Amino acid sequence: MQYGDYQLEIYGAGLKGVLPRWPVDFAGLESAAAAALPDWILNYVAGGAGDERTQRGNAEAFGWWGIVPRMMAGAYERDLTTSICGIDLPTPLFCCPIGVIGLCSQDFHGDLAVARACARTGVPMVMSTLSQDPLEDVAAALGDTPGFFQLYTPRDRDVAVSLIQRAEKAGFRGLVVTLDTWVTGWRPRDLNTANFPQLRGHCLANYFSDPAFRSLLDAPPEEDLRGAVGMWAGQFGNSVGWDDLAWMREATDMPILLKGISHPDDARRAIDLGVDGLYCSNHGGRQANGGLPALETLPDVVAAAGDVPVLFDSGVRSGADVAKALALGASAVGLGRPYAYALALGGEDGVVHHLRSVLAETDLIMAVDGYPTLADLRAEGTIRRLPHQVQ
Ligand SMILES: Cc1cc2nc3c(=O)[nH]c(=O)nc-3n(C[C@H](O)[C@H](O)[C@H](O)COP(=O)(O)O)c2cc1C
Ligand SMILES: O=C(O)C(=O)c1ccccc1
Repeated sequence: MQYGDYQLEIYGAGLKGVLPRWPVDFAGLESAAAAALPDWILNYVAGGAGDERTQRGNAEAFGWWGIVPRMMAGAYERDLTTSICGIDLPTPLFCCPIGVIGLCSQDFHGDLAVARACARTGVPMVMSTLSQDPLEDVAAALGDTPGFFQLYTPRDRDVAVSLIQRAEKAGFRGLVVTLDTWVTGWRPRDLNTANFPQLRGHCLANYFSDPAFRSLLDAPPEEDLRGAVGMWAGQFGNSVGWDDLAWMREATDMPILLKGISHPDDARRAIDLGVDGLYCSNHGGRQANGGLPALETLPDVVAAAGDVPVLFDSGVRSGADVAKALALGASAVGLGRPYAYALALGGEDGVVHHLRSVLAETDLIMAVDGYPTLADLRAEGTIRRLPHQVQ
């Protein structure tokens, strides 16, 4: 698939006087979405930890690297397909788990809109535990496009196993266990407005539809929302340890990936314990301010991972960023806030437009820079660190 053809489609429509309905660049999407979203959702999505230095650093770090162009390299046709943990991925781009994505569409069913957009583009989706619609409905909307279920591991083991097994039964192909968010980071935008959407009962559909979770409640959520939210809050703050990997492995045949791995020693330990994939991320700078930009941690994690796949996110804003993360050894690269903004602006069609835009730019960079396949792009010597940052 030559994703770059989206460019021709846009110019072709221009000849008939039709302009793209939404911006193709991140800055345009971000400013338009800021005007479109209600403040309480915008603050939550756009905000990060502390003064957001780490969040900004995530994006800026892409300016510290440059891809080395190659000419006459047979890149007339490109192949962006890849495979991780035995799962064929149509694209190396995926949608990161976003717990409040449901709220970013006007009808509050954003999880389904994103799943449909992923189904239309072949972009894999990592669905959050925190969704407006139950995971079974999201899996159905994804169709044959690969989906991964991101687990926030509840304290109660039966609830955790129930969520995992529901995800497997529904057709999700892999389990992504997030490690960096068993406690919420210090987020001034949310604190100053005393707003946390889940505590208002949003995005808890997977819990409220879960028989094991419901069995913990004195009254069903439909009768006692406050009680059910309180139970959710009590279940949420569970810090997963290395020992937990054994029962997770017992609970499912899905490959297990760990999200939040940033240190090579953690990468090695995870692999020694039989984890199938790593996911290098600092949660978009939402959890701990003052940390390294995530891209800075990627090369060491990739080196420690050997043949084990490494997913990456945090700060990816364009196809050029996707190409750089791949060149630094990522197996697949996740979009976060940008697709939330596209959803806020244009619903399912807005997300399709955004995913096609990022894929087109990635594809065109592979064309111009002479890397016909992801293996070519991920080879040694395709990217260099710059002596100074390019703004
Ligand atoms: C509003 C919002 C909600 C998020 N919710 C989750 C979540 O439920 N589970 C998870 O593992 N990561 C969650 N993340 C983190 C993303 O998966 C990803 O790591 C991050 O968005 C990447 O940074 P970026 O958006 O700046 O590119 C969330 C991110 C945002 C912006
Ligand atoms: O907002 C987040 O980034 C997130 O993933 C989350 C979800 C629930 C509680 C705390 C953080």
